[in-house]
Amino acid sequence: MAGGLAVEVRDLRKIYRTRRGRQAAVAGLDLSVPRGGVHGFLGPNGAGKTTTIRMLLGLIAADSGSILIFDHPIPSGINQVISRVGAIVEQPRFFPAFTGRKNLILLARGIGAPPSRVDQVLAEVGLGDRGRDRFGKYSLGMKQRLAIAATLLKDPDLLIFDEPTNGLDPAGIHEIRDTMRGLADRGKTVLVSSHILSEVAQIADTVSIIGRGRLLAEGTVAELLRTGGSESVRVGVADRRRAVELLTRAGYEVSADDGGLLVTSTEHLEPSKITELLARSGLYVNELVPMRADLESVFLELTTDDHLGAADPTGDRPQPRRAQEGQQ
Ligand SMILES: Nc1ncnc2c1ncn2[C@@H]1O[C@H](COP(=O)(O)OP(=O)(O)OP(=O)(O)O)[C@@H](O)[C@H]1O
Repeated sequence: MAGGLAVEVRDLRKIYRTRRGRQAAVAGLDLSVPRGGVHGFLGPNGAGKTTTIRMLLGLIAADSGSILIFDHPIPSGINQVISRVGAIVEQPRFFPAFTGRKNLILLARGIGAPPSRVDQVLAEVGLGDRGRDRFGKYSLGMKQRLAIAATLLKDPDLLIFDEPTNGLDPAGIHEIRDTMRGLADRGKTVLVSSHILSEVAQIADTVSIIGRGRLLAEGTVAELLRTGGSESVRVGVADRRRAVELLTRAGYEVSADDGGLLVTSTEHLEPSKITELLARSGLYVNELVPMRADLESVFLELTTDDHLGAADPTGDRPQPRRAQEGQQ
């Protein structure tokens, strides 16, 4: 993985003025996308992902803040980087009666890409043996992979995909994930937005979670899991009433859990301390299962209204949860 950042966004802001008033779509966003690898750009609907991506691509102007792509400022330096960036923001129009290959040949001609690239990009997205089928006969997943293939014609270093798995069935989602992972493994940087964490968590090297136009957390998936949420362990014991008493007195939060007890702590939880505590009072544990925080609950915890709080009238930005040490 090459060093440095592919995309660096600082204090980016965009307000839409509508008849119903002002809507802060992006409200002081920071974003750091490392070079190489898949970066998940995650947030609930309306968090500001599409607006941010449109600003990255120079399609709309920011109100303030800075954007660097491969160290070139956007939009002023966009001509220096545009050939290194491929994006799917809206569905490209392909002709249903033409084959996937023919569609790409027409497109390559239009953008001045060498026709020899067509077969290469079809192979890169796993459509090598389906290129001669009519586009109209493709599954949704194949159509989306053809759209990805189109972005690869110019052999860009950075791919930006806005919700590429939207509307796909599980098989289609799987295909797109494989395709994105494959691109990153070949050295590309893939920035992919989604409002469904699980759709990109498995393949993302790093993620940024945003809400209401601001960065809430960033880091690797493993780091976010470690820093997010509380830790808990499922405990099975014969005398549950006594166990609840002892554990609560020791400062744990305890709740009933399907015939056992769910013991939670906001601090690091050592299962052995729980067994020891109970054994000292003659209670022997017959089941002890550490419950891993799952990313979906970390995501939900971060993006609920409670965490986001009310809009800050001072315009000051709350500090995001930084899972990656040393990142500023
Ligand atoms: N052209 C527009 N005019 C007015 N408001 C807009 C416009 N585009 C987006 N918004 C508003 O800005 C906010 C951010 O929208 P945006 O589409 O960037 O979010 P998103 O994270 O991409 O969500 P989604 O996944 O639903 O597209 C939303 O409240 C949305 O209603």
